[in-house]
Amino acid sequence: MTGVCFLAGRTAALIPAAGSGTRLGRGPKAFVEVAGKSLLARSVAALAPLVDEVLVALPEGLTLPEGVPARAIPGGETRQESVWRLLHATSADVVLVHDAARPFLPEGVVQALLEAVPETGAATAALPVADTLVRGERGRWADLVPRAGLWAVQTPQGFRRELLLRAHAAARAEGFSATDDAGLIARLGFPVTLVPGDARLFKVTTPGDLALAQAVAAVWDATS
Ligand SMILES: Nc1ccn([C@@H]2O[C@H](COP(=O)(O)OP(=O)(O)OP(=O)(O)O)[C@@H](O)[C@H]2O)c(=O)n1
Ligand SMILES: C[C@](O)(CO)[C@H](O)COP(=O)(O)O
Repeated sequence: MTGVCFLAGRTAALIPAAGSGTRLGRGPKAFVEVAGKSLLARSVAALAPLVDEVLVALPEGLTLPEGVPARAIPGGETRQESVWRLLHATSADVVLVHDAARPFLPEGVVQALLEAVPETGAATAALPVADTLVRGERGRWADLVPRAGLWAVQTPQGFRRELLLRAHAAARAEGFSATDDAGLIARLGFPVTLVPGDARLFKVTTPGDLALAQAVAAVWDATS
C-alpha cells in the first residue's frame, strides 16, 4: 500500500461493475468510455494507489480490459448481490465499496473515509442536498419535503469488512434489499459517518450524465 496509513490491517477496494446500464443504453456501463478511458478503468485508477488490492465484479462472461490493475469475479443479479460476492473474495480488514459508474474520485474523499472507518466501522461520502425537494403525484406538486438535514449519498463507502458482512447476511436472511451498503449498516442500528463527498463524484446513469462526464474529463485529465 503506497497511500494512506491510518489503519492497521489490509484494505481492499470493491468495485461493483456488473450492471447492464439500462438507463444509459450503451451496453454494460462499466465498459463505456469517456475521453478514451472506460468508467471502470477510471474508478480502478483512482483507488489502486490507495489500497492493498482492487476487486471488481463484472457481468457474467466479460473480462477485465487489459492493463486494469484489479482482480475480477462474476457479479450477481443485483448490486447488493455483486457486493456480497466481492466481500467473500477478499480477507481485507477494511473495504471501500465504490460504484464503477462514479469515475471521478478525488483522493481526499478516500483519505477522509479511511480516517473515519476506525471510529465507527462505517462511513460514506455524501453531500448536503442543495435543491428544493418535493414529492410529486401524477406530475403535480404534492408536498414540500423539508431539505434540512438531508444528504445525497455517494460512493465510496468504507467499512470494517466483518461489519458489512454481518449487515449483508442479515439483509439476505430477511429478504431485505437496499440501494447502497451503508443503508444495510444503519438498518441494524450501527452509526454511519457522513464524510464530505464531491460534486464530481456524480453517478453516470443517463445519457445526460455521460455528456457531463465528457466535459468533466477534459478538466480532470488535464489536471490529475
Ligand atoms: N447487478 C449489478 C447491478 C449494478 N452493479 C453496479 O452497481 C453500480 C451502480 O449501479 P447502476 O448505476 O444502477 O448501474 P446499472 O445497474 O448498470 O444501471 P441501470 O440500473 O440503468 O441498468 C454500477 O457500477 C453497476 O455496475 C453491479 O455490480 N451488479
Ligand atoms: C450506491 C449508490 O450509488 C449511492 O447513491 C446508489 O444507491 C446506487 O443506485 P443505483 O440505482 O443502483 O444506481
